[in-house]
Amino acid sequence: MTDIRIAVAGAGGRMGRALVQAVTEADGVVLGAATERAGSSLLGTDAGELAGVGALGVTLVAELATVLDDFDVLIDFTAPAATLAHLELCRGAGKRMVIGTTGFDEAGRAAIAAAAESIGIVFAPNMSVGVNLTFKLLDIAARVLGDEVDIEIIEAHHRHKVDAPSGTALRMGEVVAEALGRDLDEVAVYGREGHTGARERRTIGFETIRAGDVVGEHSVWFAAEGERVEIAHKASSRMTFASGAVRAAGWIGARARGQFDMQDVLGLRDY
Ligand SMILES: NC(=O)C1=CN([C@@H]2O[C@H](COP(=O)(O)OP(=O)(O)OC[C@H]3O[C@@H](n4cnc5c(N)ncnc54)[C@H](OP(=O)(O)O)[C@@H]3O)[C@@H](O)[C@H]2O)C=CC1
Ligand SMILES: O=C(O)C1=N[C@H](C(=O)O)C[C@H](O)C1
Repeated sequence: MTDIRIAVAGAGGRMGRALVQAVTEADGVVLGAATERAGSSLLGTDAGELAGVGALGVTLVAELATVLDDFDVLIDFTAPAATLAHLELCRGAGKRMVIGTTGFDEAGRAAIAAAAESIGIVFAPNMSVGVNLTFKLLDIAARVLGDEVDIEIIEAHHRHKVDAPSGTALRMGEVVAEALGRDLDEVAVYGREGHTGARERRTIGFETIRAGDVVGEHSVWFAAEGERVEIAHKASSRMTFASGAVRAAGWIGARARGQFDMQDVLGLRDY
């Protein structure tokens, strides 16, 4: 079987470099192309050298359009506007995508869903096995503990992160809201300040910490009178996200169209 050719968008970024490394460490995939933002000082650099894995003979280019013949699946961990521009190019060229970017608005999410009618897309706010298992544990905890507990979602990330709450925290909120038959848009409370009044049971609270070099930590509290369950995940290396994304790229390589997430890739959907 021939190797799946991967393109990494934003290959000079924190995740981009980890993704290039993960591609070199995985079987059945090879780096075909790498991009960076137009005007970046990194353009022309070898993607492997940038990632610290030695030269790969793939240099960073500014325009994905110029390397469309060099890859089968694009892995994109950049920013919403960049990902949506890449989405249009991939849709036009029939290229599959793995999207890890977070912070999309409703229109952005709708654009991804529409493109998935033509191409295969894995779109997930967190590609780690541990977090995707955590989603399952949260579903169980919410169903068991029900309306007897207060639910709070606390997340911490490095000081460079630009969106809040994290995509993972929001997905955790969706999981528990869905398990409890609540609409997250109606019950979410994003931070508190001043005279807030007593807490309403049905609300789901989000607290955000941005500090230092924290890779990514999420903790969900189910707090009752007399006891509290905490379900937590801590990432200590970006390679956990990167290797998950490369696994997703191999998986989507066999699917022509449709939108999927890591629950599908990991076979967790029906657990
Ligand atoms: N799903 C998951 O498992 C995970 C998701 N993420 C998400 O991934 C995204 C990126 O995170 P992170 O790597 O920390 O961020 P970085 O800012 O380090 O990386 C993003 C990179 O994309 C580049 N970029 C911006 N626009 C373009 C463009 N048009 N073409 C090509 N490259 C472009 C940026 O360049 P420049 O800096 O010059 O603008 C930067 O190098 C975030 O949304 C984050 O939340 C992160 C970790 C895990
Ligand atoms: O920006 C990050 O770093 C991360 N972003 C993702 C998110 O928003 O959930 C996933 C991970 O926690 C790291």
